[in-house]
Amino acid sequence: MEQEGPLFILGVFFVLGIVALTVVAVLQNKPLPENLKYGIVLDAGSSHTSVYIYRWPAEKENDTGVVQQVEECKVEGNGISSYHEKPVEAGLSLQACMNKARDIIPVSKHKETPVYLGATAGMRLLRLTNSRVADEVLASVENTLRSSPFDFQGARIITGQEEGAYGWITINYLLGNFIHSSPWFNIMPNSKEGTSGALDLGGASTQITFVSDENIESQDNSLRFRLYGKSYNVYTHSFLCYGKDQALRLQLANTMTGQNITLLDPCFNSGYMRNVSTADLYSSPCVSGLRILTAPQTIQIQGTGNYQLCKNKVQTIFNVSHCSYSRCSFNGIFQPGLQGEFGAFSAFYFVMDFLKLTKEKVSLDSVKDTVERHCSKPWAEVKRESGRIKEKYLSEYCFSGVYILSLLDLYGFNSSSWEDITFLGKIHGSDAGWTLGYMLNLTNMIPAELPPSPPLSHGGYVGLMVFFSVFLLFILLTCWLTFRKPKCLQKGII
Ligand SMILES: Nc1ccn([C@@H]2O[C@H](COP(=O)(O)OP(=O)(O)OP(=O)(O)O)[C@@H](O)[C@H]2O)c(=O)n1
Ligand SMILES: [Ca+2]
Repeated sequence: MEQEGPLFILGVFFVLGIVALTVVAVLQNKPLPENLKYGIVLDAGSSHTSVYIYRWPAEKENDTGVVQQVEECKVEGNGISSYHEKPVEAGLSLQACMNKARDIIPVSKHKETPVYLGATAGMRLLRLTNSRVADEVLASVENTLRSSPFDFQGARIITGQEEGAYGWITINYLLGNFIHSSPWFNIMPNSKEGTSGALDLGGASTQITFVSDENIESQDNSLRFRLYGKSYNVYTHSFLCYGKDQALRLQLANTMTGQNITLLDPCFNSGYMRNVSTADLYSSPCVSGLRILTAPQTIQIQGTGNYQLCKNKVQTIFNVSHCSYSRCSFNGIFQPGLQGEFGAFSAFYFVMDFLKLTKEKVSLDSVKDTVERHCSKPWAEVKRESGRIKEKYLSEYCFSGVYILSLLDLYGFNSSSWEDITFLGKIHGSDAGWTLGYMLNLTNMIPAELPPSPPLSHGGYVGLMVFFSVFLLFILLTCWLTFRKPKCLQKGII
């Protein structure tokens, strides 16, 4: 009994020591209160402008998947390129959304919040038509953004290559495809985990971007990235004039005649009518070469709603007769074989979402059936069923559905690879699109090499500490029971 006293006290101290060690470990490694940073990107698209506000914890800047979209403010009216006759008003149109950003971002962060504006295909086309006016529009939006309380970083027309690349970065960042397990637990550090290709369908251009193991035969389509310690060989192409709205113009221009005032169009639902000014139709550089000088000033489109005839008509806008590479998608543009999964967003998503084809994987045949059924519906029925949707969008879903099927077919998607496409609007609350990737790149938030990080997460560290403490306690108890058997146990044995 005299010998057990000091041993018992030693045991108590040992237990106290373990408890103290665990408490210190937990407190010392408690995450610091979050210091949040903000960033704003304006997506000045051909059909509309959206202001995106992003937020992320400053300490985790170089981690993947930490930047979140907190707001998307849709600017009233059309895209900035539509202000070509009154450039000054382009800047004014942004004011309401910039005021909203002021309200959302805490005042103390305004000065340090970067603002970027990237204009896409609408402005690329305006620059082709009249570069002076395009500069005036840019100067106007720049004025508005400079007068905001934020840290204005520039307004520019991004290239189609950038648009494709940043869209690809955005979706793979949001899907968590860049960083995987901690290097300590990565059994196969050289294994190549998959990335997802990106398909973006805008109003004036469309982009296809994916990792390819093949030789990229044309330099313009080749991107090489090193992100988080891994190299990526990426194929990208942006087809100017093959966004949904410009493709529709091309399709109309291809069937224009010199005389007829009415144009029967199988890509619109029967009973639908629309007047089109030919001056407006030919104002785009995408179709100006197709101008028929004798065309009437205004034509009236009358829908006939026929999927097969629409498909035949849509196919006339693609040129598949020449290719100077080993393989091409269309218009003589090189494209390697499709590889991996694909995320399809913007109009790919809007149209498929309208047709209720995004929730689960639907076979290519059922998609074709659905588009065919939609095209054959009379316009009155379409309006009755979906009257809330903007008439411009609603009236074009038959054309858009057929266009998307034709485009994806030319990219090489067939019945089996169709299953590799996911139509997505948002990923974990952030919109799929080029803006996030653009900001991540300009704020240097994607490191080329894997940033040094503790091998264990905070939770993992605390968990291990507790586990080993309990383990030590167990050993101590076992030793004590083995070498200094308490009386009660000794009795039991005898
Ligand atoms: N609910 C919606 C929203 C948009 N659209 C159409 O989808 C197309 C693409 O829209 P968006 O991705 O916003 O194009 P932009 O970014 O404006 O164009 P771009 O990228 O070519 O500059 C446009 O024709 C638009 O009319 C649609 O059909 N349904
Ligand atoms: Ca766009």
